[in-house]
Amino acid sequence: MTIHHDTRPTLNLIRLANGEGLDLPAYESKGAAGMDLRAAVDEAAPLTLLPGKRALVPTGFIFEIPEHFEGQIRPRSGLAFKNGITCLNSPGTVDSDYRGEVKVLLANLGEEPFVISRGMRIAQMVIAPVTQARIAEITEASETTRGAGGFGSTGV
Ligand SMILES: O=c1ccn([C@H]2C[C@H](O)[C@@H](COP(=O)(O)OP(=O)(O)OP(=O)(O)O)O2)c(=O)[nH]1
Ligand SMILES: [Mg+2]
Repeated sequence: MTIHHDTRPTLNLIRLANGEGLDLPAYESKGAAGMDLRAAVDEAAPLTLLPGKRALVPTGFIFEIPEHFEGQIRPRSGLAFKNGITCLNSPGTVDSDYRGEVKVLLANLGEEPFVISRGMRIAQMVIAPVTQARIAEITEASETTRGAGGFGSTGV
């Protein structure tokens, strides 16, 4: 008999008043990298995002991202392709010590107004490991073959 231990980190969610009745963020397929986030806008007042505009859309939850991880908020490709909807600060960063409501900064790069209704899956969040570096100031950079070459220095 094989015993499979669940080694996944736990993501604790705290539902806020505006998240009442919303489905939990969820992975929509077995191997999905991101869990879809839903819009916690007022049922009676959908949000219309005009072309060229941006809006901070609430998710209705506080996420306790486990220590040594981050939440990366990314656009959904379907909304981006069909409607020009993206996350302006993509990938958005949710820190493990953040205890406010997670919000999604959507921008409409399309040509039509886009209506965001309550419960709509507006973006996805990937939980990713984070390494914090020790920061040390030094006076000279070590030598390498590349040196200061960058920004296309190796050709296209
Ligand atoms: O798309 C996002 C990006 C950020 N945040 C929250 C969680 C994150 O931990 C906090 C701060 O984000 P960030 O560090 O990107 O913003 P900042 O402009 O540097 O603000 P701060 O000075 O608060 O760090 O805001 C979101 O809810 N959604
Ligand atoms: Mg910051």
